[in-house]
Amino acid sequence: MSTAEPRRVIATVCLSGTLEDKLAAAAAAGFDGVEIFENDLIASAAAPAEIRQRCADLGLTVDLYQPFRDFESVPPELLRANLRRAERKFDVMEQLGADLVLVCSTVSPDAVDDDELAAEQLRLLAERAAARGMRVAYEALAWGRFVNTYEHSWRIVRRADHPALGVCLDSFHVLSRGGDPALIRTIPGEKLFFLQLADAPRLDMDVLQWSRHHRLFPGQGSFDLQTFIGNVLSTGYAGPLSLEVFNDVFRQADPKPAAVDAMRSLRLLEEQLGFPVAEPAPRLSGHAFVELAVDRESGARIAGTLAALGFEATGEHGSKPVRLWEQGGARVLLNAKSETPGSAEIGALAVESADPSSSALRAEAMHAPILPRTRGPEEANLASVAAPDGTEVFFCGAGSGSWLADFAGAGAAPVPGLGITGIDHVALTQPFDHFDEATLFYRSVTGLRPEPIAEYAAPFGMVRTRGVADPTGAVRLALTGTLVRRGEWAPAVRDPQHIAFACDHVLAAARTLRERGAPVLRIPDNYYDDLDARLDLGEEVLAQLRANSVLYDRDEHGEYLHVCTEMLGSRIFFELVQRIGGYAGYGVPNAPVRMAAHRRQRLAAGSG
Ligand SMILES: O=C(O)c1ccc(O)c(O)c1
Ligand SMILES: [Mg+2]
Repeated sequence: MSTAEPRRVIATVCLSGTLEDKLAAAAAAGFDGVEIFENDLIASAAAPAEIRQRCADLGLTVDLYQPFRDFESVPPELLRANLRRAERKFDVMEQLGADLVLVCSTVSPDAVDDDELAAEQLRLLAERAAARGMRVAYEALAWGRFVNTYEHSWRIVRRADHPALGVCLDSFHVLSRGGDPALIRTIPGEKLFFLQLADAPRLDMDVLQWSRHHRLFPGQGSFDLQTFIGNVLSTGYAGPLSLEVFNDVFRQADPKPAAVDAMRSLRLLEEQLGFPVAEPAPRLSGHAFVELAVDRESGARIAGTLAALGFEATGEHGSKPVRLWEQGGARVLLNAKSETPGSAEIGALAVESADPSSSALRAEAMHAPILPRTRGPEEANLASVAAPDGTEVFFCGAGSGSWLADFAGAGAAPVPGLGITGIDHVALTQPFDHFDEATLFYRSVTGLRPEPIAEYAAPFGMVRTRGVADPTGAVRLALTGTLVRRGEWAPAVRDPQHIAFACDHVLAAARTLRERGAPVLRIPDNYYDDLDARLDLGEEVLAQLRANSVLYDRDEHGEYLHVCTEMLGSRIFFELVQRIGGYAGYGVPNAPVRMAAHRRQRLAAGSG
């Protein structure tokens, strides 16, 4: 497709803070311009001319002033007032250096259902704008009183027939109503004055509420924006790609990273549209290792549990207090760098890439924060980036040969252990503000594909889990987060992370663990009684699961057996999982039972 880079614009309504905060964040993330939302300007103490200067200093253009509401289809006395209001806004735009105003379709009770009148009045407005060197973009709000489809807004613009009047297309208003974007091709490109982009999750709710609270940046929701924009570009539209996302979370999030998240979404979208952005993400073939940051206390407990799980300590890092534990293809690094008693969390995860340096270049092109390397002179040169939750993500060569050399004594044949063959997935709890950002991060930076979201009621709140995985399932991350921001009620086990090891025979492994006195998480009888009622697994199987605290799930592909350890430090536990016949999930239906069990374990240990 086209190779000229599109202009990248963001509406100030996407970001949190004052207008000044928003402009600074947009510029820092590399945007070319902004849509200034009227309320942001009104609340600012800076005169429009000062805002214009501020934007110029930051390298931003003011591409749109918006919105001008409830203008058209009104009785004559209201028209007079509306034209007067428009002239005052044109004054503001003149000072701002903006030459395009967005007029959204009326929701006014005073308006009448009359296309002829709407066209006539919008033509008057366009004449006034043109006299001042300005233009008007008419946008059909999905909840507009009479005009709520883009086809209708285009009919009115065509009827008004003025060169200073065109259409503003907003992907949300079109796709939320299930509109057919193919008809966009019938609009001449020069009559498309502006393009606003937003994604959204599929929600069955009032479209205004959906739009004002739940819009997402492209790639974070489920709209087919690629087809939508493809239609727009095929008209010859050469204006900016502008993000307009009303979202409760982004509105209260730090605007700097939120703007970077927005930019990343645009880069991924450009790539999907065929613009040159970055090398494609190299194929990922597995988890190389997971590094846990521990202190002496949690480190001892975790090391003991790894030993009980059949892991062997196979190496010691040359220059850091890091020990390597291995079994099959599973590798865990214990880094004793924490100074908080009992603290244990995932500090880093490493994936095997077919081309680690291309992975790093792509990460950089996708605006991932590249982390400084803290290696000694002889040590492996691994590229790493920071995920939105702070986890360090490394790209290693397949086979992991290079970094293993950093560990003295590494390469010793692991003991047969418990049939653990590798890391099945890493489960990361996402801070509330970063859930959608995290999905997009892994998708754009590493090429992992988002899986459907599962939402469920858990002991400490409504929770959602979304996997991101490579097409073969060799690399899987399970991202979990809450649906509403956490309150003060904060049991110690509320944000656990875990490593799930793939195991050939979970029931046998669980039995051995019990014999070894390993800290297996006790699952209550009520769970097994319910399992029996729901799935009729047979007495023998059920008894085995129950006796060994093994959890069970099935989907249309197969079955899943999993067993968890107790919490081994502030946030960490391990899980052994067995996928039978292509089971594709993460045992999500069992998560609330597991969370309650961890809470009981913590209370019994006197640590809530
Ligand atoms: O929700 C609104 O009112 C609103 C305003 C301006 C827009 O461009 C839009 O898409 C929605
Ligand atoms: Mg809009």
